[in-house]
Amino acid sequence: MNVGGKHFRTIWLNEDGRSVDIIDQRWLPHEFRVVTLSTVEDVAVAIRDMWVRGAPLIGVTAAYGMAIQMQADASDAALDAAWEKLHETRPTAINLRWALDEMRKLLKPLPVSERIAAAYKRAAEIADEDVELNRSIGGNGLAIIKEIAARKKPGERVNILTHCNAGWLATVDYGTATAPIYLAAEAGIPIHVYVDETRPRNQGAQLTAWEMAGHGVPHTLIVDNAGGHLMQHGEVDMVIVGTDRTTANGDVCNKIGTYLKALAAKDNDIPFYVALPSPTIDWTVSDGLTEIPIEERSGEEVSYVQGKTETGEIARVRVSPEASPAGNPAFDVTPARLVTGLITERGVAKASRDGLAALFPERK
Ligand SMILES: CSC[C@H]1O[C@H](OP(=O)(O)O)[C@H](O)[C@@H]1O
Repeated sequence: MNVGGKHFRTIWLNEDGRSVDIIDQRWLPHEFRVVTLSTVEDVAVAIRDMWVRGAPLIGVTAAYGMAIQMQADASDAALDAAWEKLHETRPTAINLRWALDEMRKLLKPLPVSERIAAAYKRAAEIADEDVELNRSIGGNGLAIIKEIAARKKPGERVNILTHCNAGWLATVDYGTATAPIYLAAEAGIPIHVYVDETRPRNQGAQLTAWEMAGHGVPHTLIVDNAGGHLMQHGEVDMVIVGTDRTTANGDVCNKIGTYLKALAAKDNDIPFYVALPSPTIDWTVSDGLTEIPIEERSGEEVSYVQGKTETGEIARVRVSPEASPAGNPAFDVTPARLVTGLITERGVAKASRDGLAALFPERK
């Protein structure tokens, strides 16, 4: 996406043909920092500590991590060790395991001498595929926004609520939940986006709001707990979010708080859509509530907030008593019954095994 007139992806291969540069998202919206990842350890830290985050981007970054490891040591043992090191960084987004499996499936049968070139080629393909998948998701989601716009008075804005960041910063480019939003804005459809701040790491306040502002999309930042109230008062026409893992039955795992938005949307008869590329579907699990591992992150992410002081420094400040432990489940599961539709690259599926199988018959 364009940042200050220059086009950026969230990750790119360096001129040395070995290391990758990423946007270190921990410092947005206050500072735009690019860092270089040169070892598989660098990549593991960047994923675990959320320098990069977002299911598709985590997968692409891990794929490059495998390529970087092949550069250092392309043996079977090193390949397996890199798979393990990267897989243990974050447990919930299925794209991580999907990308690592893609790389190992490709590399293991190859002679060691061919693994480096093949790894970088496949990692680049996965990155490019992500962009194309998101473009398609955008087109399929745009049709939904157009339908809603057609039911409004001329010039009336379509009010969309989104949670967390499923934007271009969560992918290589375009985003998933934001792809239809960007296409609608480019098509001149009057839209407005309510951006959930998304505690505790504020991906909405710090990333989605930055994306919307950067692309001139009218938006309003709101606290996580305001969404239900706005829905009750007719202020929201649709909800669209991303996902870190969606089951074969259509259960959706996404950032903590998504389930509560889905409940409020159901109670107010507001369509609740989930945008996802097919690598985010875990065909091996059916029941999201019992089968998807929910990442528990440090309580310090709840007890502290990071921001920019009035004198321009970026600082972390404690918001709760030292004596108060904090729990921090990073995701929750929205049952398929609360999901209006799954916006994939192949079209919009009903949130069910049959619905997904209709779009992905090869998975029946
Ligand atoms: C397009 S996937 C985005 C997805 O990932 C985010 O989680 P995190 O920021 O912890 O990686 C959030 O669940 C988003 O919906």
